Amino acid sequence: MDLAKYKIEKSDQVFYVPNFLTVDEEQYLIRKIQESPRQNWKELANRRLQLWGGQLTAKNILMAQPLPSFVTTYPDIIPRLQSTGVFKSSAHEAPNHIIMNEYLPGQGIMPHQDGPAYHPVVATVSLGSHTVFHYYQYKTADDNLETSVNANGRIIDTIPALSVLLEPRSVVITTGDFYKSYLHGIQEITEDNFIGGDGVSAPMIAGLNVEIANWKTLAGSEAKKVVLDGGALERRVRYSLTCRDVENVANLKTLLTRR
Ligand SMILES: O=C(O)CCC(=O)C(=O)O
Ligand SMILES: [Fe+2]
Repeated sequence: MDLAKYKIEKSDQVFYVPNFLTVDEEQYLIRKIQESPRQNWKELANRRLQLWGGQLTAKNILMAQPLPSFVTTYPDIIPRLQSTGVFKSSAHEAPNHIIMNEYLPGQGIMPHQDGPAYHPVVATVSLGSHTVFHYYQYKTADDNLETSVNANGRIIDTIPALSVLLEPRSVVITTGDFYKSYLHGIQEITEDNFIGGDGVSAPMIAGLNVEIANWKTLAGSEAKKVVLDGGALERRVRYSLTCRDVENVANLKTLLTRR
């Protein structure tokens, strides 16, 4: 797959691939997720998730488990991601770990960074619903912008640096500084409102006054029309597969010397 043509305008470190999965593949995956036993879910305060590929220790070592066949074989998400080349320089040259998040309408994820356990590339597959994914930057106090403070006391610019619409079946790939220096998050809202463009200028997110950076490469799902013309898009249940390569994997030696 030639990723260059999926580069988002305004960033050479974020790639948006519409229709990364087919409708049949999406439905199959959603069925597998919905059929999974209750004990596979980890309940958080405002969403739930599953870990595929194993758990991470406190020291960020992966206690590796095989990834399920519904990401390695059908659909062959892992080989497909490998073929993009973005994991070429990572330890295992492919993702070995997936966090599968479930978001009900109104659920989201606070701006955060994914941290040092992973090779600094993340591929995020969306199933079931669109969402709007924002990248944010840290600011210094004297920048005199509208800011908020995150959990570790650092100041965040509340106006996103880049915002992308993630359609169902798409993948967004985040690399470079957008992984290493920026934060990312999803607002906790039940619908997204857009101000249409005129076909030349980008459609905007109502209220935030930021552009949908990938408006030109949307797949043409129902979401595209609403974004381009302006209007509201209700969020449905969304599952996301956050695919990354954990550099340190437990082996016999790390297990024997672990305290
Ligand atoms: O669900 C998403 O699209 C983002 C998830 C995320 O940022 C994470 O799991 O670290
Ligand atoms: Fe994240």
